[in-house]
Amino acid sequence: MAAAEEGGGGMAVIRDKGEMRSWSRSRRKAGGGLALVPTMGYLHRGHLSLVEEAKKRAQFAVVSIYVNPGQFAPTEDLDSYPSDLQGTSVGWRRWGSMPSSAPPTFTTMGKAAALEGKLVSCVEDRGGEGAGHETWIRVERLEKGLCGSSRPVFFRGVATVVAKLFNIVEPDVVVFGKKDYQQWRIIRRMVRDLDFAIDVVGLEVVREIDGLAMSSRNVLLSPTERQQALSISESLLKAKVAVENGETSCEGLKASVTWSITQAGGRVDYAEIVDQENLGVVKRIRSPVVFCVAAWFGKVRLIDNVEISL
Ligand SMILES: Nc1ncnc2c1ncn2[C@@H]1O[C@H](COP(=O)(O)OP(=O)(O)OP(=O)(O)O)[C@@H](O)[C@H]1O
Ligand SMILES: CC(C)(CO)[C@@H](O)C(=O)[O-]
Ligand code: BAL
Repeated sequence: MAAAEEGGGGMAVIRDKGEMRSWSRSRRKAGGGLALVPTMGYLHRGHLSLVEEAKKRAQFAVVSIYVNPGQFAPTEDLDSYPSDLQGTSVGWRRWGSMPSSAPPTFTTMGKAAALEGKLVSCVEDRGGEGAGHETWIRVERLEKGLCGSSRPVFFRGVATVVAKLFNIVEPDVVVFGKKDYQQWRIIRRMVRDLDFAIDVVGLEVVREIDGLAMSSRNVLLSPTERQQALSISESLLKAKVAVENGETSCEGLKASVTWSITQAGGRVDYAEIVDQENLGVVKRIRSPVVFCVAAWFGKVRLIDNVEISL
C-alpha cells in the first residue's frame, strides 16, 4: 500500500492511516486549521460544495474516500455502489477547474480490497459481527426511524467509520451534506456525546438543474428512472409551498408526496415529516421541520429532503 503519492493534477493521495495522521499533525503544528470531508467517492458537485466550504473554514482540507462495507447490510447495494477508487483523481478532473487546488485525498482501501477480505483495520465485515471489527458506535435514539428503519446497520457503520476518520485525520472541522439529513444529525450528536473537539458543518442539498438531488447513485438510474425520480424533489417542493401557504397537517402532505412518487413509477420507502433537531415525527407543523423521503426507482434507492422553517 502506497504511503503517499502524487495523484492527477498535483493532489496528494495518502493511502496509509499512519501517514495520514503524520500529515495532519505536521500541518496543524505549522498552524492553521484542518477540515475533513468524508465521502464514498464517485465525486459530484454536491461533494465539491463541501470541499469548497472546507477550504473556506480551514487552511488545510482533506477528502476521505472509502466505501464502507460496515454500513451496508448483506441485502444492500455495496456490490453495485459506484466506485472511483481505481483513480481517485477522476472526480477532481470531472470538475475541470479544480485539480491544482484539490486537497489531499485519503483513501484507506478500495471496495475491491474490502470484498477480497484484505484487512486494513477498517469496518470491513459488511455489517456482521465478523472477525475484523467488533467495536461499534451507536447513536441510539437518532438512528431509529427514517433510513434507520430500512437500513439496519447503516448508522452504526457510519458513526463508527466517521469516528475512526476523526481519530486518523484529527480535523478541527468536518463538513457534511444535509442531503443525508439523519446522518448529519447523528454525527453532530456523536461529536457532542463523545466530546470530539470538532465543528460539524451541514451544507444545503446541491441539485441538478431540474431539481434532482445530486447523488452518486444517480448514475445507476436508467433514463426513464431518472425522469421518474424527479417526482421526489417536485413533490417535496410542492409540500413546502403548501406549508408556506398555511397547511399544517402532516397527514395530507405525506399522502400527497407518496401519491406523486408512486404515480411516477417509484416505490416509497418512507415519506416522513420530522422535527429538525430531534428527528421526532411531527403530526402538525408548529416549529421547524424537515420533510424526508426515501424512494426506489428500479433497483436504486434515493433520498432527499426539504427543510421547512415557518
Ligand atoms: N447533493 C448533495 N448536496 C450536498 N451534499 C451532498 C450531496 N450528495 C452527497 N452529499 C454529501 O456528500 C457526503 C458524502 O456522501 P456520499 O459520498 O455518500 O455521496 P452521495 O451522493 O450521498 O452518495 P449516495 O447518495 O449515492 O449515497 C455526505 O456528507 C453527503 O451528505
Ligand atoms: C459519511 C460516510 C463517508 C461514512 O461512510 C458516508 O456515509 C457518506 O458518504 O455519506
Ligand atoms: N451517503 C450515504 C451513504 C450510503 O448510502 O451508504
